[in-house]
Amino acid sequence: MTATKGLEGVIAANSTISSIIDDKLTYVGYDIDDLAENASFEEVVYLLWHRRLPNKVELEDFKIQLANNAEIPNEVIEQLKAYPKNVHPMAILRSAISVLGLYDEEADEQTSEANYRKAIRIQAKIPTVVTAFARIRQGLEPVAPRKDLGFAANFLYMLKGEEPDEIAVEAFDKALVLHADHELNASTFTARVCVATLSDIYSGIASAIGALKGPLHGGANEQVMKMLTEIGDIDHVESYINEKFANKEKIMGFGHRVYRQGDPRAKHLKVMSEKLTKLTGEPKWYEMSVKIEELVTSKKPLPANVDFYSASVYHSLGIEHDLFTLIFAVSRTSGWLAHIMEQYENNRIIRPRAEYVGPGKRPYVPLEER
Ligand SMILES: CC(=O)SCCNC(=O)CCNC(=O)[C@H](O)C(C)(C)COP(=O)(O)OP(=O)(O)OC[C@H]1O[C@@H](n2cnc3c(N)ncnc32)[C@H](O)[C@@H]1OP(=O)(O)O
Ligand SMILES: O=C([O-])CC(=O)C(=O)O
Repeated sequence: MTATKGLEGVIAANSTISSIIDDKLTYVGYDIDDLAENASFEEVVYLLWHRRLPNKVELEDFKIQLANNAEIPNEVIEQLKAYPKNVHPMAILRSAISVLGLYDEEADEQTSEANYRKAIRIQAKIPTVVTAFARIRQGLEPVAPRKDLGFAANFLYMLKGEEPDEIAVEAFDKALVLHADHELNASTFTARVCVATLSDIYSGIASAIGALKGPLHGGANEQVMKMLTEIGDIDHVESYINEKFANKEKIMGFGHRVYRQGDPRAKHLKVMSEKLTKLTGEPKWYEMSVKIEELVTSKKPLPANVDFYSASVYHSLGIEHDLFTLIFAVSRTSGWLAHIMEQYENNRIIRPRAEYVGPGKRPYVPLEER
């Protein structure tokens, strides 16, 4: 037995949800470029869960189901009010999802039908949880979800307490589409490992949030904005990046385990970043990002990944930087749920082996002789 560090190249599941082949990403056979240009987030969630696009009536019904389930129990709001305000909000989200599970009477019911109903409830409620905490920590009351707004618009409305404009909704919706699923990434794998023990969906989502939080995964988008802020000015980009390379430090938002030439989602976010940073009168975030990308790619074959341009997009939408990864979680929940349901449908516990490389066999030494 030999271990493959980081499980690189290991095929650990069969899946009919999304695929990455030759740097092309598809959701159930649909190219991400087509979906980014044409589909709404709700349509994509339906696609991931049903493996086909909805017709008009099915989509309307799906949106109604999400809207009808968006409210969160008062007990969860009270918990959010009690949590410390200065911890990372991904830790809050991880905890709040567990609390949400305590108030779901079907939490441990394992039929396909019950799992689907829970999937709807979790997907519908996660934006309400995120926006409620974002407001509570600012000393504001949470804003209740509205049934007449779509998923993306509702998120921005609940966050800011006012109806967002069309440009913001369109950009946010597209970002959600682009982040929805990504084959067997670290958080999705985590979710599958968790539920393959036949644990419940809430445990699967809480585990996945924990994995997404790390800066090598979803946490990178917040780190990208930290880097842009630290650099501060386009004239400082070159020295900053050169120093990072000299110190062999990683540059957040670059590199990917699977993509070699480029991440197909990054170009959509790049276009959005250019447009939104101009509209907000802060083109410098886009211009600095372009310069960083040119410099990094000139030094090493490290393409910008999905987290790189999403940072300046979310910043331009007026979203606090430590909420960036939570937006990723709101979207990726759809993929996690699709994978969790797929795992349950054809389950076997996931239990690989480790190659033991510790000391050889030795005699036990009594405590008084050590
Ligand atoms: C949604 C997502 O999760 S997308 C990824 C988000 N994460 C980031 O943006 C964090 C920065 N990127 C990285 O840390 C990595 O590229 C990962 C985690 C995405 C992929 O990791 P791995 O496939 O294990 O690649 P690994 O870390 O082994 O890198 C291979 C080589 O490229 C270098 N490298 C990889 N990413 C970067 C980077 N962002 N900056 C500088 N060098 C890098 C490594 O130092 C290594 O160099 P070496 O061969 O000279 O030692
Ligand atoms: O696939 C990965 O390794 C990371 C990920 O989640 C993504 O790029 O969306």
